[in-house]
Amino acid sequence: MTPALSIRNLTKNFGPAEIIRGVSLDIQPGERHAIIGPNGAGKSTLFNLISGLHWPTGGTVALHGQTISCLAPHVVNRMGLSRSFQVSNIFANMTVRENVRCAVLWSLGTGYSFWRNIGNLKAAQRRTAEVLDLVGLIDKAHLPAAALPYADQRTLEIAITIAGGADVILLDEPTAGMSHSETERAVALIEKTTRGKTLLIVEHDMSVVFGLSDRISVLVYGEIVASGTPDEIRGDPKVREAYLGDEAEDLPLTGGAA
Ligand SMILES: Nc1ncnc2c1ncn2[C@@H]1O[C@H](COP(=O)(O)OP(=O)(O)OP(=O)(O)O)[C@@H](O)[C@H]1O
Repeated sequence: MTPALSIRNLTKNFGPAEIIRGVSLDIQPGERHAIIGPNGAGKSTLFNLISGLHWPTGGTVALHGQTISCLAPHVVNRMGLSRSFQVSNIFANMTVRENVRCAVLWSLGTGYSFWRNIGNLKAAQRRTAEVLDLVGLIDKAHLPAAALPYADQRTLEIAITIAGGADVILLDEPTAGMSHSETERAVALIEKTTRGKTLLIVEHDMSVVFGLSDRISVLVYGEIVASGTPDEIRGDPKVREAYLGDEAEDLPLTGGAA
């Protein structure tokens, strides 16, 4: 089977600093894959390379077999890969509905000039309503995004990420800054909104990572030091030494959400 994402010998230097140092990774269609690792390991940089925000110094990224490294982010997005950001990407002064509608229109390739084609506008409105309903924000659709509580803003970020119907979704620390109960709700939302899709997630909360993922890769100083099922990663001495330490004892026993 052609992997949904195939990363080969990827490198990225910023000046003399080698930040990503020969990453190779295949992610199969429908897989939920987490990237974990210490602060500064290069996780966000890897996401930036995959989504077209940065171009690699060397190596390639392929989406369903098609090379996407060195393509612009909006082109990669229209090919079916969508990502969220650690720092929220929403338009604060626009309503919740307008935020989602913009994401839908951009994915259709319409930009903001939707008045040129009324058929597009109707399709976008239908899709916007569908997404708002799916994430549970339909009752708050009329509010300015800035008026939402923090957890709802992160939900809106997920709504924007999935709005265009991409089948490969990258989420960068989707539960950062959330309380325990907000995190539980966010995980349920991620499971629901990415069902049947390929998910690549960067996350520091190990209960989220080990509860949600089919496979986990551990990035340390720009290199993947281990890749495997949650059980394999939990038991890997290299991973304990480099990252998990004693926290491994307290992790959920099985990974991979239903
Ligand atoms: N545009 C840039 N120019 C120079 N250095 C950068 C740039 N972007 C990232 N870096 C450096 O690359 C390294 C990896 O950063 P990155 O944000 O990818 O790590 P991370 O694993 O996502 O960290 P965290 O878990 O803290 O978010 C850091 O040392 C960072 O300072």
